[in-house]
Amino acid sequence: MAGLSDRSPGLDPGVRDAAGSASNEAEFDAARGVIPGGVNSPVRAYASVGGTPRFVASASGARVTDVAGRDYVDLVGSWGPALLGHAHPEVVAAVQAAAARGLSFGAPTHGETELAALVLARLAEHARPVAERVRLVSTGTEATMTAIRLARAATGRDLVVKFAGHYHGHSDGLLAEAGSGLATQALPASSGVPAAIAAQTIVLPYNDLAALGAAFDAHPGRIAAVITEAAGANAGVLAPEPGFNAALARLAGAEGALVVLDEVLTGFRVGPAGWWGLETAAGAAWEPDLLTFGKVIGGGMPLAALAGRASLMELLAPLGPVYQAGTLSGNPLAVAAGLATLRLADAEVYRRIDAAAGVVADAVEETFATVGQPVTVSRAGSLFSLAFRSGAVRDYDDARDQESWRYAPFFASMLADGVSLPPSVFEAWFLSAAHGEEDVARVLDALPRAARAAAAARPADG
Ligand SMILES: Cc1ncc(COP(=O)(O)O)c(C=O)c1O
Ligand SMILES: NCC(=O)CCC(=O)O
Repeated sequence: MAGLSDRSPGLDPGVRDAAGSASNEAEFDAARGVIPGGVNSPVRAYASVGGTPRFVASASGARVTDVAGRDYVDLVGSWGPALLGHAHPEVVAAVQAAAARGLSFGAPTHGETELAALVLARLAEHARPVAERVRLVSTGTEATMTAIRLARAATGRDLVVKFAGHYHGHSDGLLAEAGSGLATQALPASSGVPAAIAAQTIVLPYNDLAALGAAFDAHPGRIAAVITEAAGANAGVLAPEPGFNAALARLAGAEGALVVLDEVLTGFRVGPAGWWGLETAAGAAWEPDLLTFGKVIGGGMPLAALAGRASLMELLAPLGPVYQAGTLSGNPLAVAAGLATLRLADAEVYRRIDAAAGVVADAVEETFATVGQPVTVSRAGSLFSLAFRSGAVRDYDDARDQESWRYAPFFASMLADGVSLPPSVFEAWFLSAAHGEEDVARVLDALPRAARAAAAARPADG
């Protein structure tokens, strides 16, 4: 804790170690004294990979620089938002200009209308006009929580179906068998959720239409919504099997339940109209009732959204009886970052990301094949992740049925060679439009040593 109290906010020189150097270890020690686990979101804590989280001093393009002055090719991308890379000059300029006009007003602004219209236009242009109204919130958690409340109000039903290994944020009803940090820490659910609330959530295996049909049979007229990640990416990447989303929508529709398509992670990342846009472009005819967005839509600032047809969305207050609110909802800086990001996210951006992701994902496969270590690289558009097992990963049971302890030495070796991977085998890797040849080359150069470290690992190492 030494050195914390004598620092002036805004001119923060960081925490120094005993030798007077800036260090991640000294920062982590200081943070753990004042913040639970030293982090403000558990996935940052390196819980399953060990070692000390890198405290970021700055980031630009494809690189992050830690407080010790080391730079890394970043494949975390702020867990998704950094579509254009970090600190894109036009996004930063838009935020600076917005900041100069005021940080928050608690009153409507023109930018909010522009962003909502842009979201609707993207869906209409690159897929179909599936939504007519958008509400802006601050986090993906709020977006999915509100979508569920809306679905319950619209249907007059209470039960919600979610899939094991899918993560929709940390609202009470959606934490059962959730992916992301709960998968990393092997938690079946969160403590502190009342049993009565947990009982309203039916958790099913992903990609299993028979299980979904059985749930509708077992609870006739009682299921308000089926919430699904557009493509699963929180237990590693779990792509929906071809036709799964369409069949899910058909089943739900026939039973009078709504489909909440969670595109918080995939939206504006795997393509200009998200995963649903990709399926639609490939000929699928199904439509979600509500869509949720986050991450890229805020361009690195706290912003998320839900969208749907007017008749549903206008059940929200002030027009309707479903309450949802937020002091910082539609914050002008976040809206400026989101607008700038989406306007810059043209076909070339997606082409670059798809290409870079393809090169890295192929290289991971080839490197492990060379080393003789069985792995599966699961892909969904430009998203991919690695699993230490052979055979496809189609649901949460498959994702957990792997030698996950091989990931820690793999991760550590990549980090030592200047590549920052997601600190959990259950997270997707994120490329950006800023990942150029040199960045990709560093990743490819680091892979063989890391793959050998993974192959040489023993269960106790992980
Ligand atoms: C699919 C999905 N939904 C919802 C969330 C929650 O978003 P947030 O962390 O902004 O609350 C996340 C990620 O965190 C996510 O990946
Ligand atoms: N894929 C999981 C996340 O993006 C979670 C980020 C966080 O909770 O900090």
